Amino acid sequence: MRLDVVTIFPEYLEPLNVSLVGKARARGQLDVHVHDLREWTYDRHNTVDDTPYGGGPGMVMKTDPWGDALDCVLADGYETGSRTPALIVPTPSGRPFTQELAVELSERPWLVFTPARYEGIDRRVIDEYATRMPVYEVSIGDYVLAGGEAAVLVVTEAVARLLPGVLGNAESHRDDSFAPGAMANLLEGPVYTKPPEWRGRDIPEVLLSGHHGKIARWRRDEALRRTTANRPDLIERCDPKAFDKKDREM
Ligand SMILES: N#Cc1c(-c2ccc3ccn(Cc4ccncc4)c3c2)n[nH]c1N
Repeated sequence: MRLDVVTIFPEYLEPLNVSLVGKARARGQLDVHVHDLREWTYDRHNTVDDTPYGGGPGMVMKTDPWGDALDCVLADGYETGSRTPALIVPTPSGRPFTQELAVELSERPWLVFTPARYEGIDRRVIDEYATRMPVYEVSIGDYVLAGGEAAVLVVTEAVARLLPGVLGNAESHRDDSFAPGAMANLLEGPVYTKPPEWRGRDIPEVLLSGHHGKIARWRRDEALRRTTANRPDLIERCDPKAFDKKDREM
């Protein structure tokens, strides 16, 4: 997978050099290119913004720097063999970024991120590129950030961990919160590791029993408990038949 990011804060994307994404890059599983939008400005002040038509607070990011940058990034990708890009536009007014969308994006060969600042990008830029490729306008949550770079880090990590061979244990996806299957739409339950006793706190006995069926049922029940407490909205999405089937297997 190729990822391109166009931003006025390239240093914000330094975390893409470390940990899971950094290792995937080093192994050649991810090809990440971060571009400074100001390279496509030609005035003394490297201007990327201007006042909004119709008035109102703040500034709007100008068309030309984005158009020149995206044309250049796309041309480079095509020249080096990448195909079927998708534009990923972080925005507070976007569709919620979910695990389901992460799976969809992880199946694409090339993502081009356009994290904006100020009040956002002149709409005509998005409309222009929507004539050439799928555009995903996404929001990472119901709160307001000052720009889209944090969303690029979130989306990139959620997508990268789904790529084949990136997560050491392929099974790790199975019990992800929100992953498909009997635990679908359930939050993960608590996890424990050695030592067996810590500051007077023991490990739940069932986890030491070696009885895989009982352990699976306990984990499912804990997930249900946490989901009911923290995300009751997810409970109605659960498929009770999946539990019956799972109980028969346990
Ligand atoms: N994804 C995502 C986001 C953002 C977000 C993303 C991109 C930009 C670009 C500019 N801003 C600042 C701004 C613009 C308009 N209204 C309010 C704030 C952004 C915010 N905020 N909250 C989220 N969940």
